[in-house]
Amino acid sequence: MLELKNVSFEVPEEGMEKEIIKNISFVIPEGKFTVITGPNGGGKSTLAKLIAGIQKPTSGQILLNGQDITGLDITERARRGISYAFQQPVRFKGVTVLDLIRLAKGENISISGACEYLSQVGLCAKDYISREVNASLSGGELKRIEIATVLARGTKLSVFDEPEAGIDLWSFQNLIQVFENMHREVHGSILIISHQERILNIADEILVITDGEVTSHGPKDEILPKLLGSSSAVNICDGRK
Ligand SMILES: Nc1ncnc2c1ncn2[C@@H]1O[C@H](COP(=O)(O)OP(=O)(O)OP(=O)(O)O)[C@@H](O)[C@H]1O
Repeated sequence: MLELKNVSFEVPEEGMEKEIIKNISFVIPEGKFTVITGPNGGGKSTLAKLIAGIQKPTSGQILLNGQDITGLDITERARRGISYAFQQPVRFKGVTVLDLIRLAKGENISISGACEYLSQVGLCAKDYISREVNASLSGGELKRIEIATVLARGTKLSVFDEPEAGIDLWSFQNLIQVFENMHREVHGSILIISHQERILNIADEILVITDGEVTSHGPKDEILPKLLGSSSAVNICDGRK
């Protein structure tokens, strides 16, 4: 279980402090699939970075299974069981896809074992397993390789920042299946930042962040109809409907 208690995050801007995350509190229950959504610039990626330990909150506490992890960095949080997939994945020159999956898994798994994770994300394993994780990979390929490494880790909490970004229409359904399988087979919590209705649709819970604050949080069946209703209201205002 992940718990955020009165978490705020400020950055300096023009000699003042700009508050990006404003006194946020919520709980992500064990084993639940939660999607964080909301308008652009609302603070979703910042929140994901605070959870992963890439950024430190200005105030407040982050607890993982009751233990305070606020002061821990990304490596220490990874050891405690948090995985994080970047919105724009990092490239690792000189490291092969096989090396990366073995590092993620934490053991020297066989090539066929590593290939299994690549197949799950829709990549033809034999074409990718020996390739370097460098600039020769496309954005979408890199994104899928990163998702494969998170699958290989199989941790208590997996955080994905807009996993659909750069994934083509034909592979999108495969991505949905990846998350559904992960939810069924990995008994940890999944936290996904997404704007995609099809990802929102497979969530247990939806959390909406607007202008640095939680504006809604609850079961998908309660929140999604409201979100879809409000988006059609915007379209009517815009005269597009
Ligand atoms: N280090 C920083 N310095 C100044 N402003 C920042 C910094 N990091 C984030 N911001 C600002 O904070 C706000 C929230 O950014 P964030 O990337 O978390 O939004 P988001 O909800 O993930 O947006 P999107 O849906 O467009 O990806 C934005 O206005 C952004 O410009």
